[in-house]
Amino acid sequence: MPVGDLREAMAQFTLQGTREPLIGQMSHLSVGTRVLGEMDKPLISRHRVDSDGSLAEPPSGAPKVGILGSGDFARSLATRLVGSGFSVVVGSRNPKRTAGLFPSSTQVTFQEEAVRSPGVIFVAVFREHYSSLCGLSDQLAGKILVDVSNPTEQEHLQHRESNAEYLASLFPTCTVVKAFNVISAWTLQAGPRDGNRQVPICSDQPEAKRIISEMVHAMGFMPLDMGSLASAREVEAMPLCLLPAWKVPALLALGLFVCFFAYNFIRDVLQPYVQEGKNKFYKLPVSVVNTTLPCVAYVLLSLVYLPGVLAAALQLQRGTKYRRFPDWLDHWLQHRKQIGLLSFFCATLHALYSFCLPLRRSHRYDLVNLAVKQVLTNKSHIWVEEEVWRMEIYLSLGVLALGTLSLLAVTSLPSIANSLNWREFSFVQSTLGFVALVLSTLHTLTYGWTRAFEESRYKFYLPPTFTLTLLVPCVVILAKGLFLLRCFRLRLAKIRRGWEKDSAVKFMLPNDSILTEKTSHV
Ligand SMILES: NC(=O)C1=CN([C@@H]2O[C@H](COP(=O)(O)OP(=O)(O)OC[C@H]3O[C@@H](n4cnc5c(N)ncnc54)[C@H](OP(=O)(O)O)[C@@H]3O)[C@@H](O)[C@H]2O)C=CC1
Ligand SMILES: [Fe+3]
Repeated sequence: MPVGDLREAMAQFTLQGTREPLIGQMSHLSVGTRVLGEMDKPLISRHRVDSDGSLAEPPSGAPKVGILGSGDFARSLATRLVGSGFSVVVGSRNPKRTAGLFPSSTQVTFQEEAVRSPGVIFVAVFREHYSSLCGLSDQLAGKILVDVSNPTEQEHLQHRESNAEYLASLFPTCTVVKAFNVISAWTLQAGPRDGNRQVPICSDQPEAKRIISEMVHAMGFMPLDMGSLASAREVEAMPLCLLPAWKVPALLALGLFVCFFAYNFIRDVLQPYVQEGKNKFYKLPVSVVNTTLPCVAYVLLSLVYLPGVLAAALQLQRGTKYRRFPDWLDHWLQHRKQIGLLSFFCATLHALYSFCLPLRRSHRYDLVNLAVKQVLTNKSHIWVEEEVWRMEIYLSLGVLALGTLSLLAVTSLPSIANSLNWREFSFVQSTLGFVALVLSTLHTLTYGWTRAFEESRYKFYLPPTFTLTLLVPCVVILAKGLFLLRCFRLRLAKIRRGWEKDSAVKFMLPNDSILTEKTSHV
């Protein structure tokens, strides 16, 4: 179909007033907008362009879209719509005041006038003002209303029905579509970017949903069908979420930090103060933090691999992979990436803090005092070979562990992960990740050296912190080693290829009773 004919069809559609024919015509628009979307650029380039990059005048016969409201969102929406080849008419309570803020090709007029001809009208107004639009009911009858609104967290809790459902209840003769609420005015104006392209859409009217989906496409975004208008509440909750996948991992990291910080505070600051009268509170900002961070990083890293070990143990015990894991284990498995990245973050901070340790004034005083002590006791050359080696190996293992962890972090970026095949990704995340855990364990062990066996290290009878951190990682490493044993390895491999310990073969008998034959493969 030539583009000219399509434009004509779309222009006709915009003049429709009643519901039934409107829906019929809308399919023309949907096809038309798709074609327009695909031919977006050539269409635009043939027309005069404003200084802000939007069209100074819409292409003749461009489908007409209405916007109610002249705020931030309405302005960005108008700019993007005009740039995508639509003709836009804005309905304002005070068009004189707002006209200058829109692209010059946009028609800014009174609300009654603006809603007269377009079949699709965006309601860029806050929920509390929906009722002020009720006077337009007659003109709006049979049209598609696009609800773009976002409730505040309080409003979301307060109202049982979504904003879109509320709008639909105020305008029963209209078809309400929920869309664009997840896109900020800024994104709309700047244009779609990689990470923020999806536009969830829902409506009770599939045809209307399809038309808006085509518009979303034409504007450079990706429509995501969320079903009926009953899903609007869920769609409206989306922008209210604050990094949902990170909540539990971040709380876990914070919890571990608080616990280890308190433990180190008791051992390194409180104990010398109470038992020896020494004021070591200066250690709180750097030293205690730097003793805490590696503990958190190390335990978090082991918690990335622990759920895999538990899942394997569960599969071995059940003798099948076809039974669901408990919910907590399922969630844990899904959050491994975030836990791993937080571990990397803490390890990096630990490295930076360690670099800063010699810069502290307290460290310089300690060095000078040690030198003076040496002079006074007439010692000229202090060199403990074992300590020197311990430190060299300890530092080297730490650097290697951090380097391996950074590889894991880099490959978890979507752009890098997408460039790896499944085997490469699994090698980096699983094998190299485990190597990082082993290197971190060796780093911790060389740090601890013989300290776990020295009585003076047990302050307030509390064991050194590193001994506590070793607990979970050692369990993970031992379990991983155990699964490498031939008997476990082969059985696990068989289970993961679909083998089951007890498989039930069921036969349907003519009288509908079921005969189950148990076959054991053990
Ligand atoms: N800003 C953003 O980034 C985003 C906004 N949204 C949603 O878009 C909608 C508009 O937001 P935004 O543009 O930021 O808000 P603004 O306050 O900037 O604009 C709201 C507009 O509503 C119009 N309006 C119509 N009737 C009334 C009334 N009775 N009282 C007051 N104003 C009225 C006004 O236009 P006039 O005076 O010309 O009639 C006003 O400009 C909201 O529902 C919001 O949740 C959604 C996603 C992102
Ligand atoms: Fe360290």
